[in-house]
Amino acid sequence: MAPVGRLVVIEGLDGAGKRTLADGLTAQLRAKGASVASLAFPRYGKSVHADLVREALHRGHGDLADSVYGMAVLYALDRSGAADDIRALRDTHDVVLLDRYVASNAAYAAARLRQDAAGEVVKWVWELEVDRFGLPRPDAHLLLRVAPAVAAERAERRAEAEAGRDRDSFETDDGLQRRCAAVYDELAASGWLAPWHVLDGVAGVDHEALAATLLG
Ligand SMILES: Nc1ncnc2c1ncn2[C@@H]1O[C@H](COP(=O)(O)OP(=O)(O)OP(=O)(O)O)[C@@H](O)[C@H]1O
Ligand SMILES: Cc1cn([C@H]2C[C@H](O)[C@@H](COP(=O)(O)O)O2)c(=O)[nH]c1=O
Repeated sequence: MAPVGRLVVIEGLDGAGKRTLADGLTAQLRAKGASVASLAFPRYGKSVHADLVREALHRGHGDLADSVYGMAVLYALDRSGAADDIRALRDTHDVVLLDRYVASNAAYAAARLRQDAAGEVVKWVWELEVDRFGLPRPDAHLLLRVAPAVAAERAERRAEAEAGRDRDSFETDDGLQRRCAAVYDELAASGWLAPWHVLDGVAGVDHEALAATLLG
């Protein structure tokens, strides 16, 4: 069966508001009669690779968390295990919303490396996930852009509000988040992997208008 749906990826810093955007957008897309499915990566609790990521981000697991390429492979393996599900959802829904996808791996890995090694890892992530693992290319990215300090404040408030939610080592690394914001801007400007729509996450996103754009 030919694919019918659009794969729309939401990207942004930890705490930017991606989940909140996904929920609001889903409601507006459904109100317009569209069928919507969603997936979030890493698939914590649903894949052994994602659970290894979570353990590494919270406990380090020896020096695993320090290995930029090692962590990127774990994220990619988690996604690779969902490739058939993504294709099946795309064949049966108008829109599949992905809360983080391949670009997260490129952005965070690049942000963790020296600037002169960043371009190489961005290219490697594309080759690994799209060319070798065969993950479907998305139709569009939505970059929810907020200043790193705003994202950190939102993440902190959420952790306070949700008992038992510990912040992980990427989330609490201010330098990483700042570099990551810069890499995201570069990925968006270059149209990496798919077109990017840059959204102002501080001014607020008009979910209804965005839903209309995505369906149009
Ligand atoms: N536009 C907004 N204005 C103010 N607060 C917001 C906004 N959007 C989301 N928040 C709040 O910020 C916190 C983080 O939002 P959310 O969980 O959607 O972020 P996220 O990008 O999915 O985070 P993560 O990647 O860390 O899982 C939540 O408490 C949420 O209610
Ligand atoms: C999918 C993915 C995520 N990351 C990073 C981004 C976050 O800091 C953490 C965990 O993600 P969450 O949204 O807080 O649950 O992992 C990454 O580096 N590579 C990826 O592919």
